[in-house]
Amino acid sequence: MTLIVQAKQRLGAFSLDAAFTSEGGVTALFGRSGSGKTSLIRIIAGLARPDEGRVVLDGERLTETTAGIVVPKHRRRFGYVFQEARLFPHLSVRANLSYGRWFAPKAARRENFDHIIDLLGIEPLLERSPAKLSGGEKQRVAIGRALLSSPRLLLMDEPLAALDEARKAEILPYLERLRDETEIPIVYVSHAIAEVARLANQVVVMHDGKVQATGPAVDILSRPSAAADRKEAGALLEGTVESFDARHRLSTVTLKSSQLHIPSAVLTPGRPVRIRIPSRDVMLATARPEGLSALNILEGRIEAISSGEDGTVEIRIDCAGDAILSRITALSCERLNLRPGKTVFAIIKTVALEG
Ligand SMILES: Nc1ncnc2c1ncn2[C@@H]1O[C@H](COP(=O)(O)OP(=O)(O)OP(=O)(O)O)[C@@H](O)[C@H]1O
Repeated sequence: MTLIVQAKQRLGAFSLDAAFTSEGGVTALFGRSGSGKTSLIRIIAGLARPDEGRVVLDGERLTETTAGIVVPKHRRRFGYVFQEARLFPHLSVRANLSYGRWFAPKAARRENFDHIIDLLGIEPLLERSPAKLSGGEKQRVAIGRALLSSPRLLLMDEPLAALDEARKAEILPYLERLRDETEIPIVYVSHAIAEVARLANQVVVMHDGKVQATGPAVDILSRPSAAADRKEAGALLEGTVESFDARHRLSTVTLKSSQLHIPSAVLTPGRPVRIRIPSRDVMLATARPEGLSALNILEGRIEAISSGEDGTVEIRIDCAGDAILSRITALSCERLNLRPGKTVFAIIKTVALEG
């Protein structure tokens, strides 16, 4: 699967000028509010016509302004999931799902009803009316309805934004299954770094209508500039579960070569995981500290130091192949005489397991 998107569009005082290519998996359009994510996904969907641009899926031109082509939304065979589930209130869950299926051309009805119901865990909800579902359940049904139309591409615009943390946590594993167990490419709009860190294969960072950076999630999200909010900046790393200590409910995860101990639910050894370490939760020491409660202390070499405007510096440390980011005050940086090439010990206060 290859999706090519190029779009220029003037919307009042705002101007969108963005392009990216996706080779499948989950591509996240990530950026702060007003950066142009929704405008871009509307062009991909065929809901808006760019002043200039193209949307090409596997060689098929769905939008090509120079040739006057704009295939309408209903003929693109894309699935859509929005912030609000938008279910039909007068129909049962089952009927809402069947409606999705009705849109799939017979020859393309490859999505098996039972498989999707099982994938999203919505079997117990089938006879209920949407009014009797929680926000998270509604959203799962909306995803099911989109999948049953056998879409060639699934467009999701902030699908979790209206949900509280508990409901988000309930849905995220289903979205992961969707990514891992179906072949359907997904374009996923979000401004939440934790969500993107957990789901995305590729990230397109939008800023003021333009693509600021694009590439594999692990590379892009580890850049200090990736976080819309500096407080959220951090390193995203990939590793494998080595072992699980049931007594302390602690997993040992091996990164490229370093190991981290992370509080977690039961995890099977061998399972690939993503880990996010916020840079504000990493302290630095010039000698190995003793008698600290922190479980994770990694030795590394300073690669780069970049100054912020708020009296802090962001320090990138290479810990045997794994890049960790630390944000400390400019004063501490000066006092410790930190500079590229110097050996330091990164004391990691918190580590988030992103599944
Ligand atoms: N039809 C329009 N006319 C004028 N301005 C528009 C129009 N549509 C969008 N805009 C402006 O374009 C900018 C980008 O909006 P867009 O909704 O694409 O951003 P976003 O990144 O999706 O933001 P959010 O996360 O808040 O939805 C905003 O400043 C918005 O006010």
